[in-house]
Amino acid sequence: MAFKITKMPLIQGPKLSSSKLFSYARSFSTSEILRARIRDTMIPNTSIRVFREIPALRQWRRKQLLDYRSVGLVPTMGALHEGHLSLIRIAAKENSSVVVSIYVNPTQFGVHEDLDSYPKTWEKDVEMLKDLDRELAADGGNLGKIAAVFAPTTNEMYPSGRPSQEIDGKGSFITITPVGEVLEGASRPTFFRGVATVCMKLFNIVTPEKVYFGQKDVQQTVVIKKMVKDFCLDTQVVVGNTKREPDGLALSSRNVYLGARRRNVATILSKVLRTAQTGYLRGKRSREELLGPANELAKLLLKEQFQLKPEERVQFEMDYVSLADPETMQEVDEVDEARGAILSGAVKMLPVESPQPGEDLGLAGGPPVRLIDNIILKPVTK
Ligand SMILES: Nc1ncnc2c1ncn2[C@@H]1O[C@H](COP(=O)(O)OP(=O)(O)OP(=O)(O)O)[C@@H](O)[C@H]1O
Ligand SMILES: CC(C)(CO)[C@@H](O)C(=O)[O-]
Ligand code: BAL
Repeated sequence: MAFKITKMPLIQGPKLSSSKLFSYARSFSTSEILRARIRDTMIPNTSIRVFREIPALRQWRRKQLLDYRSVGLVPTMGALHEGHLSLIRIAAKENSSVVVSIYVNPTQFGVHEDLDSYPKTWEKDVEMLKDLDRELAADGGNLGKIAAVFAPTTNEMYPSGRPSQEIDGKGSFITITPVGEVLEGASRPTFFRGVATVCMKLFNIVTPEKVYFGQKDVQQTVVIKKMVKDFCLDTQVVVGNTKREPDGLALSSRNVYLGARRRNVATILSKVLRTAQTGYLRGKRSREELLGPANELAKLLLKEQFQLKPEERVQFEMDYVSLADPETMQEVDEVDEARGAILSGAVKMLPVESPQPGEDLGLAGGPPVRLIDNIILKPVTK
């Protein structure tokens, strides 16, 4: 069902002239306005509230606290998929109420990144949340476990104005270094500054007992844990496993940019990482023993593509394949069995050559797509 949030005149009160307010007052009775406000801030046929503004969310949150109801927050940028839903399922088990935030945060996108084309699927997202709330209720919970969606505007999130996305842009930022400077942070220098800043805001607004993040973005989980520890935030960070397609590709909102040809070979990264993982499971511990065969496989897969015709092949660039310490994300030469390690990587899938008439190129005409993935090498218990 199509669902639009229409702001009621009353909510916009301060921006209205007194003559306009007077004419609105004549055309709506108070009870009509209140009923409409309630209706317009709920997802239809559910008890899921939609908050666009911080004061209303805070008011609701205070009520939860007074009722001894715990709140779990699942931050997202929308374009929901099973990965997001899996985090909401965990949050629903561990809290009285779940808040899902949907906000495409501009400050974590680099100047030349895909902020403008980032997939926005609000109506589908709402349907998915509605279905999941019903599923959770059928599983023995109660309807309304997914209590609220927080979908703020940028004015609401950045009350002093949106800071620049430039590397040396000024503004009120949270930076977590050095962990946010390596790997994803090296390729996307303003990324973790934007993520940490928006998450600090979300945590301050929602004050959740627990927050939920996916392992797919493993470095993000490390940055957020460090932020929570170093800023003494009163919340617990929970990390949910990576959800994958049957062929191993990690689910990601950006997969819709791939199109059919690139989707068929998008499993390169998970294959490369699994090669290194196999080495670890067989007792290998040195960087060379683990990453050597993984990098060889990456070269072989690229060569295979080059042997195909331009209208069939896919070109990609491995950005990095990393073997890092799980707490600092600094590269290691040897895995310390007591700590384990994180194998992670990023690959840039280049736009296809010689697109064929009618070929499915993916969203936004199939731009370059950067995919990330990782595997945790668990500590060895003796
Ligand atoms: N495949 C997945 N499995 C588990 N969690 C996931 C998965 N994909 C994303 N998440 C988590 O969902 C949360 C919201 O992520 P986000 O909205 O950016 O989606 P995304 O699929 O990661 O998008 P993008 O394509 O921009 O990376 C993050 O904590 C992220 O780690
Ligand atoms: C955590 C997050 C919602 C912050 O914008 C984003 O980085 C994401 O979706 O992973
Ligand atoms: N899931 C990470 C969000 C981003 O890449 O911007």
